[in-house]
Amino acid sequence: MHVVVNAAISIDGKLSTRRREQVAISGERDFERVSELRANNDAILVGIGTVLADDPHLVVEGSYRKRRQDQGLIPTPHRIIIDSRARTPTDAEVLDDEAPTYIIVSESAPTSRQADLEVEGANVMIAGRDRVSMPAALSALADSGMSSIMVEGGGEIIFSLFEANLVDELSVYVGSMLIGGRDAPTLADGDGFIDDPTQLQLTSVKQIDDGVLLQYDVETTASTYDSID
Ligand SMILES: NC(=O)c1ccc[n+]([C@@H]2O[C@H](COP(=O)([O-])OP(=O)(O)OC[C@H]3O[C@@H](n4cnc5c(N)ncnc54)[C@H](OP(=O)(O)O)[C@@H]3O)[C@@H](O)[C@H]2O)c1
Ligand SMILES: Nc1nc(=O)c(N)c(NC[C@H](O)[C@H](O)[C@H](O)COP(=O)(O)O)[nH]1
Repeated sequence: MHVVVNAAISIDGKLSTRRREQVAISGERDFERVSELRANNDAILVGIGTVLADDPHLVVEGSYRKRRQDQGLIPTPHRIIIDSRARTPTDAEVLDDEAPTYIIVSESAPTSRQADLEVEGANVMIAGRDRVSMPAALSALADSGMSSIMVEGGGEIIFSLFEANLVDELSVYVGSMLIGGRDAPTLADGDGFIDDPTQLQLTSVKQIDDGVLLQYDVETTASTYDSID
């Protein structure tokens, strides 16, 4: 499974405000690049924190749909929500019928909530006991035929994927703004690394709109990575 993480941060590393309200950090051209990246992957993945904060739609439009259909693919990629307790609202944008949606829950998710989401057309998968296990989730998605995932955040999900050594590429758009706030979400939250921070190889630096796009390959250690084909 090829995993690319893409996110936009302020110069001080924030994904949004301390109120977790969505901030448009990217400009027009960078959002266009994000659509291209979405269209080039089998699935788009976010955490429940992003769904509750932004109510994202997570689809591609127009020429990207045509191009995918010409390649024999579904018009817009699968949508994946990491949501241990099945808290996704039943009227969430990601549950519309524009694309298949997988909600990955843990064994602690109430069966009634799972059933409510299935009624809305979601494919509910269980991976993990108290919290979603990211290696098990990606393994289950690989078993259902997906081979590439674009992760759009937020900070908790991004850190867990790096912690489990599951990320291959990282692209970060740094917008020319300062958000501040010790409680504002950052690119990678979670517990953080003490020893052994993830090493990245810088592969590209370019200006887009009035910001900078940084692209990295991730140096992965063998273990977890080899087990998910
Ligand atoms: N600027 C950008 O590019 C960008 C992109 C995305 C989001 N955002 C912003 O980021 C904020 C949301 O980020 P967030 O960190 O709060 O939420 P998140 O990463 O989207 O979701 C985190 C939640 O996922 C669930 N989860 C389940 N299994 C997990 C695991 N193994 N590891 C980590 N999380 C797991 C947890 O809730 P449960 O335990 O209930 O399952 C956790 O609270 C919003 O303000 C949004 O606007 C910005
Ligand atoms: N690349 C990027 N630049 C930003 O400035 C920003 N705020 C996000 N945020 C990502 C987050 O996942 C959003 O929720 C979805 O980008 C919304 O997706 P839709 O447009 O509704 O499909 N992503």
